[in-house]
Amino acid sequence: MTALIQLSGITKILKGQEQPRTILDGVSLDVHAGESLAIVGRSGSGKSTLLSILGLFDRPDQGSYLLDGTDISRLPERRAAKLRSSHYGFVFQRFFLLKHLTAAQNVAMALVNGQGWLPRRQRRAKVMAALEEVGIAHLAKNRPSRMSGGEQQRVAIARALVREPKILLADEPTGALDTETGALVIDALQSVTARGCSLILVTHDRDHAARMGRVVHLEAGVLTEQVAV
Ligand SMILES: Nc1ncnc2c1ncn2[C@@H]1O[C@H](COP(=O)(O)OP(=O)(O)OP(=O)(O)O)[C@@H](O)[C@H]1O
Repeated sequence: MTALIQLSGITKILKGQEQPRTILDGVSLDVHAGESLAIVGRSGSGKSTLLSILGLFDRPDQGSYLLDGTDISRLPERRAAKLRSSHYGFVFQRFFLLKHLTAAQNVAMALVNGQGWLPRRQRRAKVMAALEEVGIAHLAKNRPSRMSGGEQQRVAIARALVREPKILLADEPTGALDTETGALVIDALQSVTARGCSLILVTHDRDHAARMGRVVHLEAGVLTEQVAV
């Protein structure tokens, strides 16, 4: 089966300095639909840069990026933005929730911004299904200030899921949480693979990484290892 994502020879060079610096050096990686993958590596090894390229926030200088067999490595920004909103979900270390809105309203914002107009009842059903999926439907009417960090991060995951992405990219989503709360957030992230969504997690936490189907290591921009766990 063709992989959903096929990166081949991805190279990113940082210019504008005296010496151009290679941040990603010929990274090749396949990710299948419904697969979970952790990217680990030291600080500065290029993890976030790779995630930015995967999420179409940045473009490689060399190499190709195929999505479902189509080369998207050099898409103009307008088309990249469209694809980002239809195919990708993002979760970051910070939750970026709007404080004056409830959990349900925060999740609904992603629908208002991304999918045009949806009848109210349909919108509500999608929002509740997403909150349910991450185990916090009972907090739908709560504002972020009344929630723990782990609950807020799960609202952020529900907000990413409500558009039914094919790929969920998570950059240190447990970085601001204690171990126990972080494990709950990893559970919520893992659950997306059951519906065929691929999960790509950047983490410093070896235990969280080991819970993914596959772990890849970046070292100074080179993908050094792929270990089945
Ligand atoms: N816009 C930029 N300007 C200068 N240096 C940059 C820029 N973007 C990335 N870098 C450098 O590229 C290297 C890789 O950065 P990147 O953020 O991808 O690493 P990382 O593995 O995600 O690190 P961390 O774990 O600390 O988040 C680092 O040395 C970083 O300082």
